[in-house]
Amino acid sequence: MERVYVPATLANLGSGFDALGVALALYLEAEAEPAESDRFHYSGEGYVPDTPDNLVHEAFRAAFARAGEAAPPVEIRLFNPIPLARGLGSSAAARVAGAALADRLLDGRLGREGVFAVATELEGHPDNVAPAVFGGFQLALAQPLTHVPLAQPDGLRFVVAVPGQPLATAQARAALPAQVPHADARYNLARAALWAAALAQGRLELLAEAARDRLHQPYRLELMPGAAEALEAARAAGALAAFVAGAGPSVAALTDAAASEVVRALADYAGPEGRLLTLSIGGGLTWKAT
Ligand SMILES: Nc1ncnc2c1ncn2[C@@H]1O[C@H](COP(=O)(O)OP(=O)(O)O)[C@@H](O)[C@H]1O
Ligand SMILES: N[C@@H](CCOP(=O)(O)O)C(=O)O
Repeated sequence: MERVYVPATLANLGSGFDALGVALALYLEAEAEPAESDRFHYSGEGYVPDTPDNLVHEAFRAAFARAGEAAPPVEIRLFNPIPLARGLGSSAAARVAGAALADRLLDGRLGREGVFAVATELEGHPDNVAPAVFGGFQLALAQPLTHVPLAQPDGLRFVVAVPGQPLATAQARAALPAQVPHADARYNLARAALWAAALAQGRLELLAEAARDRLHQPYRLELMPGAAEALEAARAAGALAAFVAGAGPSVAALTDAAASEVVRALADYAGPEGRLLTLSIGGGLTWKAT
């Protein structure tokens, strides 16, 4: 039996739309063993039907196709603690898990790079997939497929306010305009680059500005009542940076040591049906044979 572990991720980091992301220490676990026909057993967050028509099996088959082989029937069991459709990269984790399970059964023939390629092609943007596969902070491009790790100062944590209601990534992408003003593109370019420079030099005081964004958050915040105020409250409470988690609806705040003020600032946004997660930065995909 092959087992893989894949982290949740926060994509964009505010300004790095479709380009920057970070892994969180919250891991999906998936295992696969040969079977007579495809089977799927889901447990964990939310509801995903136990049918082989799912993101994990789809990525499993795509990975075999990339290796030039027909996928064998397989039974996949999954425990997923990543909230679904909340902006924490559950779909990317599912796809990475499927491709990684295939890679294990192919004796590592695709490797991490192949898993990254398969999952990015299916997901459509690499900013969740790169940190899910390689861990930590990552800069990623889909064309040409590229990933570069960013520096990771010690002791950082994310406080993530996860509301009770989902927002599908497809819906949050549909809210974006086809064109943006040149001034907004300029605004984001400098700030996305600032993430890399500030992390590299440990200049954490620059991250609040680095996370500010005009390319997607202003449009998505319209779909997320209370989120703009929550981001302001987190900044006022001393967060190093605050931004929409992926495509939303969760919001994330980066902190170093004492995060209790930031947790309090985000509590209202999570609300009684949601929750607050405090997570350290995660490593990438791992696996073991059991
Ligand atoms: N482990 C999984 N197995 C099968 N489908 C999944 C799994 N995780 C997520 N999904 C599907 O992906 C959807 C969420 O993807 P998406 O809208 O991109 O949000 P996010 O990736 O931010 O959680 C879920 O509603 C579900 O349909
Ligand atoms: N860059 C993408 C990231 C989506 O992340 P998710 O975790 O919400 O799926 C986007 O902003 O659409």
